[in-house]
Amino acid sequence: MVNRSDLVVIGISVGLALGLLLALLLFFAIKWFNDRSRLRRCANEQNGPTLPVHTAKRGVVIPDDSANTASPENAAVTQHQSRWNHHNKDLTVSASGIPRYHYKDIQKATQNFTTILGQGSFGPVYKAVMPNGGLAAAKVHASNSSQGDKEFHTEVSLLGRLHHRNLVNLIGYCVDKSHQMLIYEFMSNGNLENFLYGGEETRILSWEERLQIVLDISHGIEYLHEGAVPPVIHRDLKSANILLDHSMRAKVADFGLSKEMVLDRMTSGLKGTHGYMDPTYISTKKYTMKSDIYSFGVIILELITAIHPQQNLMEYINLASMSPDGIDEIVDQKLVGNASIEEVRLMAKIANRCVHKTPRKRPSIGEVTQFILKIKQGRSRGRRQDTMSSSFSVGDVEDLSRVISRIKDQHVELGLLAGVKEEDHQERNNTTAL
Ligand SMILES: Nc1ncnc2c1ncn2[C@@H]1O[C@H](COP(=O)(O)OP(=O)(O)OP(=O)(O)O)[C@@H](O)[C@H]1O
Repeated sequence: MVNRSDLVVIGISVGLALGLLLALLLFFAIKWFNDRSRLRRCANEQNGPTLPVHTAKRGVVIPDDSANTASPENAAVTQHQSRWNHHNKDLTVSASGIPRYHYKDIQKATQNFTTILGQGSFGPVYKAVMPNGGLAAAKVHASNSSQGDKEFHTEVSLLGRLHHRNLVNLIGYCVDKSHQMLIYEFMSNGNLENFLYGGEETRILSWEERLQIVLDISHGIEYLHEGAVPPVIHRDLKSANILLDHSMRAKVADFGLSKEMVLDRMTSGLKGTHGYMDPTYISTKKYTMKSDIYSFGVIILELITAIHPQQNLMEYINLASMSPDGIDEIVDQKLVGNASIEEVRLMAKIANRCVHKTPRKRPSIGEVTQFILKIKQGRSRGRRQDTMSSSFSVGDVEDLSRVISRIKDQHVELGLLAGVKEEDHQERNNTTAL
């Protein structure tokens, strides 16, 4: 017969065993939960570590730029994701943490390459809806690309380590049989070039927006030149490589790409785009950070004048530099009455320093950023209230229209003069990048 004290011992033992079992169960449950959330965190980080992300309905994570969840493009996102899931079980990740996709996945994401966003020298760029529901741009390398898979992987690893809010970040890639593709975050407002020269229907960029765009570009280049280890020289800065997100914030695209792939299209051995290339680089064949600064100066001048560098921008700038306030004469007419003259002149001053013919006299990107920040700070302190309209008297308006028509005549003359030169560059203009 079992006595009372034995019963107590048995009871305590069973209780302890049960307690231990429960503790073990709890321990494994917590561990499983933590592992799951860590994996989810990693996956989100790989989709753009520096991008602010937010969780949309039913837990779909969408990069901020494509956050217009109410848009028709994103309405099908959640549904789309469930169809993707079975495909991505074997999704691999490169050394730099960039997810690798299969060709058929990108084919699906781009709806069989239906929506073309643009055409670059590497090949076409398509709109895609990625497995996480976010929008993306798939840059397809032309099949005649001379770059082997190994080099492509190296390039992905290099690109994958560069992340900044003012760079168009790489969020995936694909190497599958003969296909090579780079997947970038989607920039819903396209490129800056289209905004400046897109014709009558294109929305006008305000001076405030242009100032912010210059600052954003400067931050992007600053990261490449001074933040990245080792530093990166862009080599092809131009308004077509500045992309704008849904709130018109600018990001630098096409950084860190080896242009070796387009070597066979080059006639001179130079890499870059006509109109943006540092003359010192053209003569010495040596590309430095100051060559990027030159191209950035050209972009700032485009934002001030809306004159394309391949339409004699620098000739206009040289003409304008003959008088102290010459820049007023070639300022984008859409800005007249809507911008502070003083700010425009200050901006032109920094741009002119950037395009200085002696590279050593050009500012560093850090200096450019500081200069632009000062202009912006002056504005927020409300120091510069004078607008282009308020600084012209009624009599001046007539002078201004005379000046504008003179400029138009010069435009035509310079156009004719440059006709021959343009023909020389025809081939390069067609391919855009050399
Ligand atoms: N991430 C993106 N989001 C939205 N549109 C894009 C994106 N990337 C490229 N595009 C569009 O596709 C066009 C072509 O891009 P791509 O970078 O291939 O060529 P490019 O910069 O114009 O020329 P090149 O390759 O000769 O430098 C861009 O001008 C832009 O309109």
